[in-house]
Amino acid sequence: MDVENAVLELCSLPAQVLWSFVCVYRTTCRSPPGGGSTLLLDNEEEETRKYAEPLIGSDCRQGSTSEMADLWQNAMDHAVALARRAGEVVREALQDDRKVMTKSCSVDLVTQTDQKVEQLIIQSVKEKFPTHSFIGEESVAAGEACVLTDCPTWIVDPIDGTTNFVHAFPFVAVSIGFSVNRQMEFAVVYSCLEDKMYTARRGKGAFCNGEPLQVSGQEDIKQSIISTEFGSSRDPEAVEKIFLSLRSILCIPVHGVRGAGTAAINMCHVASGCVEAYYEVGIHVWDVAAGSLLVSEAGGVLMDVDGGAADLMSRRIVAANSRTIAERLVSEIHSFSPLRDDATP
Ligand SMILES: O=P(O)(O)O[C@H]1[C@H](O)[C@@H](O)[C@H](O)[C@@H](O)[C@@H]1O
Ligand SMILES: [Mg+2]
Repeated sequence: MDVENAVLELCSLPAQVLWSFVCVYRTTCRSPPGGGSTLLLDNEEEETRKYAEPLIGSDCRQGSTSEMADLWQNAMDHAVALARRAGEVVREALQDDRKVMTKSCSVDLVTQTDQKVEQLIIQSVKEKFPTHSFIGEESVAAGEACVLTDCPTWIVDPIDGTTNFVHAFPFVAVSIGFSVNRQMEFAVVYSCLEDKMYTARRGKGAFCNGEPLQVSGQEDIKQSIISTEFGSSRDPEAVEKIFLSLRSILCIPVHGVRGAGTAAINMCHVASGCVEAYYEVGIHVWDVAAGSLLVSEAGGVLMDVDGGAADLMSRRIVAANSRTIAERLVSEIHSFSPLRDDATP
């Protein structure tokens, strides 16, 4: 049995026993086979210090059961380094012509860079964490299952904002969420063209380039900016609902409606406090997994567009600064239900 799964099953052991286990785990995972550093990306140690320090609480050396959570810090450090490397690939690709292909319809775009970045991330994670599972946008497009289990799972959108990338519209993100027991444990969203590294760790807050994030305190929707997207469905019924919602929300009236062209960055805007809420129907789990933790760790709330509990596989999301704004928004949304990400084929 691998180390992390063993730890998950040992939750009931006394803290001192667990702490010994954590020490062994850290030693093992920090030293690649042969003692070399082949599994570390360039600058990974530096990234580790820069982004891990604000995220590790001062109680992390006490050997309590909260130490369990810090087993994932190594994975998070790797995610940050990978997102930065992926961002370099994206920026380099913007210098060349981009060959555009389509997926579900003529406006659902993909490029070789999306595929290359996803390969880069998944291969590297497999080397370093061979027992972990994956849900990746381009792997699912290639026929892999989209199933979220209790296993440690990396949920990857190699380029969130592919249409922006194709047109060099300057909001493009690499989004990496990590879940354990179907609960988001850490999140990394790298806004490549702005060079903003958003990170969140469950229970430890959300950050942008190491600075803490806090959602807006605005509780009046009439004083708010709402963000959303039109998505890539051109199904007439879906388009009709999208416009009905937009009309109702504009006419509340709100201060404005925005959309960066990427769900991940829209959610970072909510976490940062410059937008009060974001909603969308038609997104996928890889678009919102990381963003959902960033919003909740910055003090925000997540909800379904009908007001129920958020479900990352449902392809519907409201992410807001507060329950008040979320519920007000829900009362104006004309919802619909795309096929779930985990629907059986
Ligand atoms: O750029 P991708 O990863 O395909 O994700 C976007 C999606 O394609 C659009 O339809 C949505 O409106 C965006 O919110 C997603 O971020
Ligand atoms: Mg996406």
